[in-house]
Amino acid sequence: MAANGFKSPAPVLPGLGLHSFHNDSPPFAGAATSEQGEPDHISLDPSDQNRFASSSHDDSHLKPELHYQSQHAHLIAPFPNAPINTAHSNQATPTQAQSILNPIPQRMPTFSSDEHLSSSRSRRLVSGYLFGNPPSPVGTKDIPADMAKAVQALQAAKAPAAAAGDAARDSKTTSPRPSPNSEDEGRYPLPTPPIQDRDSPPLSAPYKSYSSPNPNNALALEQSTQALGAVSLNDGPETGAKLNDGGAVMAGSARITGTDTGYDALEGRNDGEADLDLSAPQAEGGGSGAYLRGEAAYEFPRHRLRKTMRDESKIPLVIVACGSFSPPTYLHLRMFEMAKDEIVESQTYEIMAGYYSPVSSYYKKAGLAPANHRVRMCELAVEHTSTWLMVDPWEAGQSEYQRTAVVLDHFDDLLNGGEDGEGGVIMSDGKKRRYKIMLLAGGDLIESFGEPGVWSEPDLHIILGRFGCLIVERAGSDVWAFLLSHDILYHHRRNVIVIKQLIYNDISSTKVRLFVRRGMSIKYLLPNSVIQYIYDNKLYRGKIGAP
Ligand SMILES: Nc1ncnc2c1ncn2[C@@H]1O[C@H](COP(=O)(O)OP(=O)(O)OP(=O)(O)O)[C@@H](O)[C@H]1O
Ligand SMILES: O=C(O)c1ccc[n+]([C@@H]2O[C@H](COP(=O)([O-])O)[C@@H](O)[C@H]2O)c1
Repeated sequence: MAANGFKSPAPVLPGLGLHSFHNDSPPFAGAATSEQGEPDHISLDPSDQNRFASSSHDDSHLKPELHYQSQHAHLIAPFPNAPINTAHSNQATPTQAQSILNPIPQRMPTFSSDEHLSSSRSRRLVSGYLFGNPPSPVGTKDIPADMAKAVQALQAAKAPAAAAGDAARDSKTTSPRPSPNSEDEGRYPLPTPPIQDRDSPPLSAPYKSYSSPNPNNALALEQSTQALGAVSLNDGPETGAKLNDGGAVMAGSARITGTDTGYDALEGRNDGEADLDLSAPQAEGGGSGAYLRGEAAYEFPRHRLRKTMRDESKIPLVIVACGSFSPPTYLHLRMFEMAKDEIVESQTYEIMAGYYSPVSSYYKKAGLAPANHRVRMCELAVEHTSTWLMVDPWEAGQSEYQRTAVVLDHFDDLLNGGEDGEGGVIMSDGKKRRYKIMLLAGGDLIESFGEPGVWSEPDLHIILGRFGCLIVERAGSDVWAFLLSHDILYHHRRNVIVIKQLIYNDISSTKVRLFVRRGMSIKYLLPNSVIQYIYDNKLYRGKIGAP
């Protein structure tokens, strides 16, 4: 078995060399395939971790007798002390390793190799934006009949208001989308009718009162939203309770409801969501709330995971963002969209899904709301606004802190594992191909790689070598300089993609928490559904640093 446990060592891509220093391309652009792979025999085993405690990055310290082993995450003995988050301080508790109780040999399905794919693709991954990038690769071709009906009802309900409005605007908003042809297929969402007046009339008005002077239309609208599992604005306290359920009723949960906090137009907490996407597939079953309360078994969210590829010449990619998300903001949502643009432009990968993995409550960080709230807020943020993002509650539900390398390994098990896992992507010839998994992180998180005692070196080799990293530039951190200076990052530079923020967004969860505490508006910094949840659950009101 190869050093990474599953597959042959990551390939050297012909001709890549230091190409990215040429021309005007910033360094480290490249297909995300590690040039050298991780050093041989890296392991999550605690004894191995100790071996790598050395702060030297010299590869000669990476002893060949150590083995990286895939593991069932649930078989990992939790390590005794949760690390203190030291990303922002130097008082680190060294990351501790976990025991591998059972390596899982030979349980992985056979995958066809992705290696040859990389070499034939554009490697201009950095600053390679085409303005007016193609829409989401997630197709909307197969809209269920009830959903299509609901969209029609929504349009019908809005028609009178639209008719009374600006005719020019109407004609613009109803103009047909480019009709799909064979070439466009998959590039343009198909028959999702445009939702008129998405952002107007003012969101602060109760929906019924402006959207439909005709009560029949209002009724149709209510029925349609209920058919979708969404709940109308005026549903009252019962649905408010659902919203606060911590995810127990994920599929039928309300985004925006009347709640016991009442409606306050000035604060605008009950406003609608501007970016409502009626075609977003919803999870079925109990949702994460029951799991996090210990009342239901863990279920890996798969409702937006693509199982087959549109273009099998690409590499199937799943993007995972680990972090606090206390609370999730529009920046955290934008990170995924920025990554998507970069990936689409690169033409190397096909995005199969994106996941948030909120850290558990054992991560000792100031201002960390309890895990169930952070998971639920992430769910609310994506539930009706995204067709490809999901929230995995596994990490949040663990009884001990889980290192990021372990979390990524968990995703690998569930996506590529052969037992409870998906077993990879099913190709048209019946073969399976591994999902590539990459960590999505901001520049600040990556810079914490260099802080002594925060990350273990073997883990960094696993994260950067076996998986890979999408790094979103962050104002105030010089990602390029850091990539040059950090030995392990440099070693795996072919597996690192840096994403330039073309519109700088520096929304900070810390500041959002402070705004809440000071009674200031947080509107337009995070989705309304999340704002509502924060107020309903009285989060971030305690003393500074408290949840
Ligand atoms: N402004 C930003 N630009 C780029 N990446 C960011 C930005 N803010 C957060 N991130 C990234 O989002 C991920 C999750 O962030 P996380 O919630 O853990 O921290 P945070 O947003 O900095 O919150 P806090 O203010 O509570 O420290 C991390 O990878 C982080 O680097
Ligand atoms: O795996 C590690 O050793 C490790 C060390 C430091 C931080 N992390 C992860 O990085 C994320 C940090 O988030 P934050 O809010 O501290 O920026 C969070 O998901 C942590 O679990 C992980």
